[in-house]
Amino acid sequence: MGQSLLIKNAAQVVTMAGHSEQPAKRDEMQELSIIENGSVLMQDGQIKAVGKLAELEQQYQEIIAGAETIDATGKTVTPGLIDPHTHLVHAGTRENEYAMRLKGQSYMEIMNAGGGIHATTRATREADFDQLYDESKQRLDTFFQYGVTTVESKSGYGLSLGQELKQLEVAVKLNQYHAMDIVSTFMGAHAVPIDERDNPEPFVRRVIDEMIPEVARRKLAKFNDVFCERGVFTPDQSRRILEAGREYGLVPKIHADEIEPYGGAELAAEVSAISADHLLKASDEGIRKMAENDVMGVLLPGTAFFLMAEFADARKMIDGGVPVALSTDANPGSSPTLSLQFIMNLGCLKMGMTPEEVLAATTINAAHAIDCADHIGSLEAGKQADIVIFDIPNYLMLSYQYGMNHVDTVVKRGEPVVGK
Ligand SMILES: N=CN[C@@H](CCC(=O)O)C(=O)O
Ligand SMILES: [Zn+2]
Repeated sequence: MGQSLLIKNAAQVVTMAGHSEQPAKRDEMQELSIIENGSVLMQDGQIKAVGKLAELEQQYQEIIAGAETIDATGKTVTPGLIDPHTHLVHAGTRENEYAMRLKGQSYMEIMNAGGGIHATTRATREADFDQLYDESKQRLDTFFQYGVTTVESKSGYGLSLGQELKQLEVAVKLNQYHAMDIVSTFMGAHAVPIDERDNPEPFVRRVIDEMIPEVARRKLAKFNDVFCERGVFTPDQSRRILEAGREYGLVPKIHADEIEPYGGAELAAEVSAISADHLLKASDEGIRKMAENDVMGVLLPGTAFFLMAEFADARKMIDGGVPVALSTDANPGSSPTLSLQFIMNLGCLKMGMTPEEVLAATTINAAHAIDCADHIGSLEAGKQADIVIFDIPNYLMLSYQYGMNHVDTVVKRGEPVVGK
């Protein structure tokens, strides 16, 4: 018999069961399927059963007899949190730009003057593989400490074939050697290189003709993302890049309507993107089209908070039938945080989401946003045993006591990686 682990007698086990086929929408986002005084049995890295201890003992007596046990009395158990939008692999920080923004300069002004994404591109190009690996590994360790067990990771600070491949290969190696699961996105179209800004077409062609085919040939990414924004990539360029990726099997994602309304949400629907992310300025028409075409809205309230911008209208999206997920957008410019718990709090207080909705948005819907809901995102028999024990008596405390880390223990594939 393989290795087994029992988490027993948690005050609440938030299972999120029942939404693995389709993302939770509208009122479904309120359904947490909680088991009070519940237990979770795991074997060989997978969930064997979830329920009351007495029931599990009856059915799985032998496995439980040989299992390691964690007593979760008074604590709350949830699926491992999932962060579906990060710029994990990059070098350096940009606290100087933060200070400039506090004095009144805007994010786009700084970028247009050669800072912003260009600054991190310079730093990332200069960093060798090992430096990038070490910096990103530390971020993964912190994500674990905060209860995240899977992250999506974008390239996009290379902006040339070789440099984009370097970033993606760092993510591959981290996925291999770090216990965290990493799902990779190619984002060569994160910015037009600074010296080509006046004539972006040759760069767009290189993304389409050189980078996408090579990334796909080496199987380095599952998704293809574009920063569709005035002054970055137009909707037409974005469409061509996303359609080209689709031909090579890369599923479209879009940084949409972050700074200005620019047709990004509409484009996401038209190219059947799996998600449109940001959406601070998404139009009503765009939101309607996303709902019609089942495009996930990945909302990044940390970015609105940090850029001192208006928050995305999560209420309008959820009430309009758009499935919503939440993410940190972890990056050095617009959202330098690794705390998805803080993002949950912002979701409630700044975007009008309920504590139930923010949990759905960071577990099962986040899993759907990266096409992984068949094996993560909920506590159901057969799924991967990625689990967090929070040191709180009920799930409401998660988004109520803000700016804190409530993690007690993190279990990844059936093994504790944080805590006892
Ligand atoms: N908006 C574009 N990309 C990132 C920010 C990248 C950066 O500023 O380094 C985002 O999602 O916010
Ligand atoms: Zn982003």
